[in-house]
Amino acid sequence: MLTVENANLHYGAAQALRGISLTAETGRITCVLGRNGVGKSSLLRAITGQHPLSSGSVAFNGVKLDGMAPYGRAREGIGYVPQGREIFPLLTVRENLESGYAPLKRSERFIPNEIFSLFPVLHTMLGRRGGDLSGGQQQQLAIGRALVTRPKILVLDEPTEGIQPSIIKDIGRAIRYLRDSTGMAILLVEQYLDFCRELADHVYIMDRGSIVHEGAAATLDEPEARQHLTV
Ligand SMILES: Nc1ncnc2c1ncn2[C@@H]1O[C@H](COP(=O)(O)OP(=O)(O)OP(=O)(O)O)[C@@H](O)[C@H]1O
Repeated sequence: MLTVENANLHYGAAQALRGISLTAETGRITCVLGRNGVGKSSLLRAITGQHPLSSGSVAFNGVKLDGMAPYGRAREGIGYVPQGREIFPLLTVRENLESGYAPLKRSERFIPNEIFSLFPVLHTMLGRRGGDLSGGQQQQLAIGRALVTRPKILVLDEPTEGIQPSIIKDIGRAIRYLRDSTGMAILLVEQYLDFCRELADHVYIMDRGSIVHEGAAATLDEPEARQHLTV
């Protein structure tokens, strides 16, 4: 289980996270909803070690992650799919997937077949450059690269952003499969309410750096959620 406790994060004098506490449990999909600029990416950067917290703490399965570098967190089992995918455009699909080897022991340095079962297009495009893929295919590649690291929790930053509906469905199916078959914890941040409602077990809503609502996805009040998502 991932636990964030009373997290505060600043960019200079500007405060992006204000006392955030949340948990993401094993075998469950936890979704953090919020509109642009409320601090969702900052939260994930704090969890993955891309940006330090000013105060508060992050722990995973009882291990405190504060002060640990991103690669150390990857070794602890945190897989990250960043906003905008951040794949390497000039490297092939295979090389992009292999870039996930860094935190692995030598014996684990192979691409699990499961990734190609989830996203067959990656197999057919192994020799193509990442930059030649469509946005949706790049998103699948970014998820595949995170899965290469054998994560215990998959952390996704707006996986539906700018992606066509058919691929959004494939990504939703893949996330559900990962929860059900591997018991992985999934934490995703989103602005797309319907995707979140269909997929999530537990939902948090963020506004201006704070959690303003928390509850089971099944009991989410849609009008209230939409209110927080409109500017
Ligand atoms: N590197 C940075 N330096 C200064 N301010 C930043 C930086 N990154 C983000 N911010 C500010 O912090 C606040 C939260 O940004 P963040 O990217 O976490 O929000 P978000 O909810 O993920 O939004 P989006 O969906 O647009 O990514 C915003 O006001 C943003 O302008």
